[in-house]
Amino acid sequence: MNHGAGQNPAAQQLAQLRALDDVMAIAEFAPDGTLRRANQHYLALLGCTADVAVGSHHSRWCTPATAASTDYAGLWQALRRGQAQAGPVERERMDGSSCWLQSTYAPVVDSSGQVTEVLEVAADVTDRLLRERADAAHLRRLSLASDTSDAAIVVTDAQARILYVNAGFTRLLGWRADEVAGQDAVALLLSNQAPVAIEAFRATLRTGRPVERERIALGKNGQSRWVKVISHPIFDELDGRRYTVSVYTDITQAKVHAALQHRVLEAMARERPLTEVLELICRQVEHLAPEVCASILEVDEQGRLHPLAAPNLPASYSRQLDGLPIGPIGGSCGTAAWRNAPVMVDDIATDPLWAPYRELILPLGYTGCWSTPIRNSQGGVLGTFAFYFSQPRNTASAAFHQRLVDSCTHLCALALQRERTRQHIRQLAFYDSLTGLPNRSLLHARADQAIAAAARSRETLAVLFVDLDRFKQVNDSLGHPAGDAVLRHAAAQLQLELRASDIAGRLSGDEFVVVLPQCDAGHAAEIVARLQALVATPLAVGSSTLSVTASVGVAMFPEDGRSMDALLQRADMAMYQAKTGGRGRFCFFSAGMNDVVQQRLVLETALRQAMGTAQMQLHYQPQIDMASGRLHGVEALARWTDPRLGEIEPARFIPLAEDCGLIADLGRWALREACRQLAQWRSDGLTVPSVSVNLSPTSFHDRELARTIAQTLAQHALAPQDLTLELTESVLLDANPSTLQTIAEVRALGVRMSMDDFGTGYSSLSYLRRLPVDEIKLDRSFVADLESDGAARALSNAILEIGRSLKLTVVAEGVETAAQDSLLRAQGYAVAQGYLVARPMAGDALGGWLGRMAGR
Ligand SMILES: Nc1nc2c(ncn2[C@@H]2O[C@H](COP(=O)(O)O[C@H]3[C@@H](O)[C@H](n4cnc5c(=O)[nH]c(N)nc54)O[C@@H]3COP(=O)(O)O)[C@@H](O)[C@H]2O)c(=O)[nH]1
Repeated sequence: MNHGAGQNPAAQQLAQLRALDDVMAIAEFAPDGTLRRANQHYLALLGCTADVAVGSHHSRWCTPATAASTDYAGLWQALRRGQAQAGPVERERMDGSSCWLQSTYAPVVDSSGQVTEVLEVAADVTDRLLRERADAAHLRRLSLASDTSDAAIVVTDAQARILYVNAGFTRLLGWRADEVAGQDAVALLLSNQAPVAIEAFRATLRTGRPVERERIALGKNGQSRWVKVISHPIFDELDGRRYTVSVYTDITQAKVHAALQHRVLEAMARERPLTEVLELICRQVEHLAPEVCASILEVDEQGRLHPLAAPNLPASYSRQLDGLPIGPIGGSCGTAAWRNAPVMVDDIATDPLWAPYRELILPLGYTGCWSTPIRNSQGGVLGTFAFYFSQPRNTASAAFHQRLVDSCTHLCALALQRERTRQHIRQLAFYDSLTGLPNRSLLHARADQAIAAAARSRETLAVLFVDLDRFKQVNDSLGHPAGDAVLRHAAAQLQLELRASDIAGRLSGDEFVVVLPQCDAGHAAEIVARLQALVATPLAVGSSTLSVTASVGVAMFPEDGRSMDALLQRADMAMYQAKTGGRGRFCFFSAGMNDVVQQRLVLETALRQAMGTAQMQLHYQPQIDMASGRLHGVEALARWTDPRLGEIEPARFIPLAEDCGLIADLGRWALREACRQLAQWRSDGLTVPSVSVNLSPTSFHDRELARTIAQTLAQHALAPQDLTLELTESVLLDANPSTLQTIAEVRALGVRMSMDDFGTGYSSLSYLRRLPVDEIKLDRSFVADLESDGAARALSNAILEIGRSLKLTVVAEGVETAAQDSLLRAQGYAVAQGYLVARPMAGDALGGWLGRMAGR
């Protein structure tokens, strides 16, 4: 307050005191504490009047406890010694209520140094003090609450100096509050941030807006945590200063999940290649934990390691790991895979597990390596996930690293299992499950590529169509497991001879295809011969040893066709041609084959349709007892009349039925039909002693044959000796072990056996010992030459003698002329069959023929 410039100092002082008196509460006490005077403010503060107050002792306005305290006594003693006192004091008003005064006690000293009075200047601070207390209590509660929070709370001043941290801060980052108080928060916690980012953060705070960001915060022991930091700039109106309250939330786990799982799963969902997915895992991990270098290895079924991803390890190092075996001393990864347990090596230089490999890794600066097995759902080891460390591993980061490892191994397992499932599906879709060779689809795709390449480079290429001979017989007689073994053997043998660029595949059944790029006809012929020799290598199947031959057809690019379809079709034709010429042969495609194959295809289709229809019939050719002229029996001979193709000779359709797998059906049909006809004749009153049915060797592969025959005979009330089965000696060349067994079972029924075409085979005599028959039939080629060829006569005579000595019926076939008939009779033949007697005839014609014969 200015009372004018012209006043003297005393007047000025008086004016100031008046002014003070106007606004302050002032009281004058005697040195003993008795109130001498008090202004209105003072009296109002204490709620009393001057007449009551003056003369009262100062302690009257103190709480009893204060008045009785030694501090209070000490106050007055100090004042009496001339020492001023100041501070907040609690006083009691006249009405008993409490108030707080900010009091200054000033002793007044006279010239002799004696305290003559004590002045008290007081201000009522009750409201402020109560507010401050409430604020303190509030802060205490806030502090309690903030300490229980998991989040770290940091309060910094405008210079980023740390003023407050809660207990959550210590838990998250390791420092106690007293260790960080006053420190620069940015330097302490975010030293890994770029200066630009820090400046941008500060600039935003200066605008008064909160800043939210995700960062790696570095802890006391160097451990890093991913944190979400929300910083609020605060302006305190009381002290006019700016503060920043930052809340750090630990999002490491969430970050790991988000960063790894989200991105990796997304990559998988987008069908990214395996290595790309695994590299992504490595990179994400290295981003989250820059102190590690990640590596993923696969363990194959032979227990060998193969690098899959290690984007920050030198490729030369990864290459050296390729193919290393897992084992008890296999570095971190090989050992982890071997043990199926994590292996943590902190000092590669000294750890014995690394003895064989440490020279590979130490020069790269890595000193430690953690490796964890990647397991499939059954617990088997698919691979390993490893962290390499170039600095001593920080134990404080162990938990974080472990979380990363857990997430990564889980994701790696998903990716690897997915890849294996994918490979399995691909294998199923494109590879033959039995032989492992490419199937038709893959074969075509690869062959198309090879043909396109051959066309570009103007080179020749060979397509081989490989068909196993008599494979069906192996399957029928030895069973499917044996057939499978033969196919696997053939597939494996085929591959032995092939170059990397050659393509081998299985089309179906016993059909294989080989494509030979950069191969001319001469070279193809050499390879085919070698392949055939390899396929024919003997194979032990159970107690048998099989040697399966292969017939091969060859078509050449470009002259035989320019597409795989065309080349394959022509190689197929050539293969049929090879088969026609005998088994185990090979043939190159030639233009003329097309027609032959087309005709064969037409015939095969027609035959399949004819089976079981009236197109197929049996005719019967009589055999007569030469002495009596009576009927000895009849031979059933199949006849096929196609509505379009007309009559087709058995010499054409029987081998075809053999080739296309219909011969066994035909045999069963002929058996049933011949027995039915015999029973029919007998019920018609005809005397037909027996019927002979031709059976191919293949029919004897049927282990049910004896049962079928027995049922058929029973069905028509026929005796076993009413039936004769005609076999050719080729039945003895049949490697099938069940053939002789079936023949024995049929013979055991009492069914008679006849050896057809006797004398034409080279082992005629020896097989009679092995194959007991009841009858032999002199081949008609001998009969045809009887009149002109002395050797034929000698042979027919010898055969008759063999028959006699073995007590076999000997039937002369193909007797066409009376001269032949006479010669045979002269030699002593008992039974004749031939056009001279009768041509084969329909079943219902036999009655008429028999009648005519009887009338002669
Ligand atoms: N597995 C089966 N084979 C069968 C069946 N039906 C016939 N065949 C075999 O086919 C070959 C040819 O038979 P086919 O054309 O019927 O010829 C037979 C007779 O017609 C013929 N024959 C009879 N007498 C004479 C004659 O005086 N001269 C002459 N040129 N040919 C004559 O011989 C054939 C009978 O021969 P075979 O069987 O050896 O007794 C033939 O090999 C048949 O076996 C069948 O159902 N299943």
